[in-house]
Amino acid sequence: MSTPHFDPEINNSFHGSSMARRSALVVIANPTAGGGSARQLARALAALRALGCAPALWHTEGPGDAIPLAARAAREGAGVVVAAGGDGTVAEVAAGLLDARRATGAPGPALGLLPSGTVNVLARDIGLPPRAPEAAARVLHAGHRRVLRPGRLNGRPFVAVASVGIDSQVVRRINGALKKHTGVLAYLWALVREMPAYTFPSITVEMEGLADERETLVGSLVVVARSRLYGGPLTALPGADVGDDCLHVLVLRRGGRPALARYGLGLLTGRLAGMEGVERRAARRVTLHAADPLPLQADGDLAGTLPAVAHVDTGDTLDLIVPASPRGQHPHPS
Ligand SMILES: Nc1ncnc2c1ncn2[C@@H]1O[C@H](COP(=O)(O)OP(=O)(O)OP(=O)(O)O)[C@@H](O)[C@H]1O
Repeated sequence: MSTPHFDPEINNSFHGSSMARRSALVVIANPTAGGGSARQLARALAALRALGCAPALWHTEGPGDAIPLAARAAREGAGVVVAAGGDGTVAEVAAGLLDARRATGAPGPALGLLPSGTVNVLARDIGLPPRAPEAAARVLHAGHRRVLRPGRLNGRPFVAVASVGIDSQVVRRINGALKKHTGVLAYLWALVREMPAYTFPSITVEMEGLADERETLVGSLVVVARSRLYGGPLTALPGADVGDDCLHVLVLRRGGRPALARYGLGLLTGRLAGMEGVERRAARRVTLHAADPLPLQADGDLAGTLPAVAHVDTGDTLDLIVPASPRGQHPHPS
């Protein structure tokens, strides 16, 4: 992949000399997100400069890089750290900000988004359209904020959706080159390829509810969500909010291709959570296990295998920069 070229004044690599404290705004960009969209990023940066911002730009060089980059930006006094990429990049930047917050005890920078990933669930949830770089820059400049509470899956922060079932199997099997060129169609193709051999193994989910009540359910697909959205613009958990202090759990009890087809239709029409055979719960803590070490996905990336524990730590609170009138909470001006 060719390295994108931007104004050298702001194109600072991780190892570059420019420090975050010189800039109120540090952009951490995953150059591979959404198949690589250097032009979108260049437009966003140009729009930010036109609005009077002087963003520093740091590129990731591989998976996981955004975590130490975000922590470094926080240590160096950045006011806003912007994740330029998809949900996986946002989750890494959030993880770095939370690490810095735990280390220093200070609230640290706000989290901003320049959505350029394949799916961008969190950005869509807060009303920020993907691939609209000028609009995203204006939102960053206006600086309205609201609470984001990432969940943790086996200790690792996630910002939108974690799950186990056919969808995590699809994430495991997806062809990276095809995803780069076709985006979400690569997920559909992987689903078509996985389906004939998929056995719908049973997944056990043990939940600790908000009043410490305990419940165990078994299903073929379990979604543990921060966001109301799933797979992009589709509403799986109406009413869920990324600032909630609980996990929203969806258990699809039935297995088999006909049931999956029904659930798929329910998801497309916004009725999934109320369907027969679908259980919805709010939980503080969730334990997932199965007979086999099934793959997990979190924010569209593989996140290890079962068994797993997911929880929300109320100390994991970030300020998220949002549009002036997002859905859900009313933002407060910075
Ligand atoms: N420079 C890089 N080279 C390769 N992979 C990277 C790089 N930087 C980050 N990554 C990894 O790329 C993965 C996918 O990124 P991201 O989720 O942002 O984009 P996406 O998959 O296109 O979008 P979405 O999650 O919204 O579908 C992340 O888990 C991240 O760890």
